[in-house]
Amino acid sequence: MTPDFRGQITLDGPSGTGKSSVARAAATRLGAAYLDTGAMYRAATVAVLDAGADPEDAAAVATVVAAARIEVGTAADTEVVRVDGVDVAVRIRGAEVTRAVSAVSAVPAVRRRLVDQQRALVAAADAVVVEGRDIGTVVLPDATLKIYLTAAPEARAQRRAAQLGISDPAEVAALAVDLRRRDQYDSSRADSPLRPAADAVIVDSTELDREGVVDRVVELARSAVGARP
Ligand SMILES: Nc1ncnc2c1ncn2[C@@H]1O[C@H](COP(=O)(O)OP(=O)(O)OP(=O)(O)O)[C@@H](O)[C@H]1O
Ligand SMILES: Nc1ccn([C@H]2C[C@H](O)[C@@H](COP(=O)(O)O)O2)c(=O)n1
Repeated sequence: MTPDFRGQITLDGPSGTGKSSVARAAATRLGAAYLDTGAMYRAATVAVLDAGADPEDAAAVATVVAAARIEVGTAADTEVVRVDGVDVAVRIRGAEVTRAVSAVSAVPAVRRRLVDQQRALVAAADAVVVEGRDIGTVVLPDATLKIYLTAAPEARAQRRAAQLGISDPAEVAALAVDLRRRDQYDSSRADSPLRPAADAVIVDSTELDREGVVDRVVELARSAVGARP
């Protein structure tokens, strides 16, 4: 398919703001490729857990990840995530991986390795939507359009609860605590912390439904291309 947008769109923001669902839908609407960099850090975490390494032991994590073969697809309509040839697309969303992924992703050697891979995947696409935490600030500082997605913490916890089919108030509260823990870890690490790029457009999705956010991203993408010199 010939994309009706050419260039790179970065979509960064805290957990549960809607990055994955919005990025995937926007990529489909624009005829662009889609890269979920969080899935790459999650795949690296699977390698660490399977090796029996401690996710908090940076040296051990770096050794395991250097030897792991991590593959992700860039088609918006299919999810491909493999570690050493094994399909881990479902496993990376589980609680064990979610608990450990922030520690693994804070290790500089892991970031260097995955950022190189992310840039190579992006270079192979005419048009791509890339989502993560440091895409606009570190991975693609010259992207065509940078978006930083936010939403109120309560809205994020409710969305995650709905996604997981959880209605018990105590469990929803526990989800909110976990989201806060991950935000805190991701935004306070020394290497490539979560923060908006200086030239990012901030989109607050608290009062918008998913389609409303996708409409906004597509509209921004079309005006970014129209505004090129
Ligand atoms: N604007 C929205 N309104 C309501 N629900 C939404 C909205 N955007 C996304 N969602 C839903 O919220 C849930 C979390 O979204 P998603 O997984 O895309 O977030 P994320 O930012 O990628 O999270 P993470 O960083 O933890 O992977 C999903 O069930 C998604 O369908
Ligand atoms: N570019 C990225 C993408 C993700 N991470 C880390 C931080 C997250 O807690 C974790 C999982 O991401 P998610 O699947 O929830 O989007 O991976 C990062 O550091 N940099």
